[in-house]
Amino acid sequence: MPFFRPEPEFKHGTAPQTGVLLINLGTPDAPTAPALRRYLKEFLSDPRVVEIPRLIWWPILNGIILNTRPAKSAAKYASVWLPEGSPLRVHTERQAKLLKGVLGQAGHRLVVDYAMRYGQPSVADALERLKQQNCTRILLLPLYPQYAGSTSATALDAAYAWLQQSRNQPEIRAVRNFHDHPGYIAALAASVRQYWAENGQPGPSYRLMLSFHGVPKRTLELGDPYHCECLKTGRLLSEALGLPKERVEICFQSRFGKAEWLQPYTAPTLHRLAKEGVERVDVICPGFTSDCLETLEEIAMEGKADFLAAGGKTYGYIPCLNERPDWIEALADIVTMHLSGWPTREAPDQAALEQSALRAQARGASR
Ligand SMILES: C=CC1=C(C)c2cc3[nH]c(cc4nc(cc5[nH]c(cc1n2)c(C)c5CCC(=O)O)C(CCC(=O)O)=C4C)c(C)c3C=C
Ligand SMILES: [Fe+2]
Ligand SMILES: [Fe+2]
Repeated sequence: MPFFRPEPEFKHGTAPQTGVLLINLGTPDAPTAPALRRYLKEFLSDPRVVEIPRLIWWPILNGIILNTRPAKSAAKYASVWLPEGSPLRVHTERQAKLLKGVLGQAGHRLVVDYAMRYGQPSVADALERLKQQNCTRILLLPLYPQYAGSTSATALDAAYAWLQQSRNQPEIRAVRNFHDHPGYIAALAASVRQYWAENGQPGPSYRLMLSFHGVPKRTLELGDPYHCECLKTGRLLSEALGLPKERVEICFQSRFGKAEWLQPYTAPTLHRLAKEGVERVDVICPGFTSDCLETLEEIAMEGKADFLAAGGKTYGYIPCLNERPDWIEALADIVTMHLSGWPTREAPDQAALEQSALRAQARGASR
């Protein structure tokens, strides 16, 4: 028998609200080994993320990974940690605030909040807060431009798990992806042009590298659209910049484990380019909407050291979209696009009011 929580009713008689919930991956609470252990345990126990039978994966995760990785990862996190906390959480929180402002200026009265799939603030807590603010309609917006089972789907799973326990459910809509949204592509292109304006225009020996987070190759064979969506983002961005194919490298970073992941891998590609005599590489990570460990440490620091050590001359890291106003405008457009046609009830819901009155009568009668 499932357990349906007792929970407050929607407040009949006050205007129902529409909520927008931004959902990002999640991040440890502190750059320490115990915090990393908690975070990695939750993250890597998710069967959407590691698709290995539990009987095989459990001893590897608990016996090896959770004993060795937390300390190493904590040191990496410490190198990018901000005074306000983990970059991923800090940027996501700022995006939610800015988005609320932009939507408000456009005349939309929406409640905007954010949550993390792993760690805090949790998806369940955020949905509970939206419900307490009388949100009878909620738009779920995973902050991953390209859909993957291991990212967008698991973020939505967390919301649906909360709904499964909910006695009095709100209406739900979800954003599946926005890898080809014109505003998202335009913001990426503007960020590259801004980088070139500030750091020098590309010369003859130049590559723009688009580094996406990898996933196991098997997921592509099983039908996950992630790879195709990354390539489409790459094509649209190259076209927006007027860069021919030969000057763009699309690669996949952050491989985890021994299985084959999507290729080409970022680190060996940087090495190859340096050996081939390419003098300058600028790297952008279009699959990450906020800077985080994987961009700031793996790409901006490690990638740079590797490229220069292999003989490259100039290495640039182009920041993620973070709080760029053109990106927040694009997010607002994604939200309004997905709200369109959703019937609103500005006035108190008459049917709900009548139902409340009937319930009150019934309670009185049963006393
Ligand atoms: C943007 C898309 C992402 C995909 C796809 C993805 C898949 C994926 N990741 C792992 C394992 C790890 N990822 C880690 C960090 C991390 N991953 C993403 C995004 C995607 N992951 C982000 C934004 C971050 C950074 C979080 C932060 O706090 O800054 C980590 C943790 C760090 C470490 O110990 O290296 C792991 C582990 C797998 C297995 C996977 C599979 C499909
Ligand atoms: Fe990851
Ligand atoms: Fe990494």
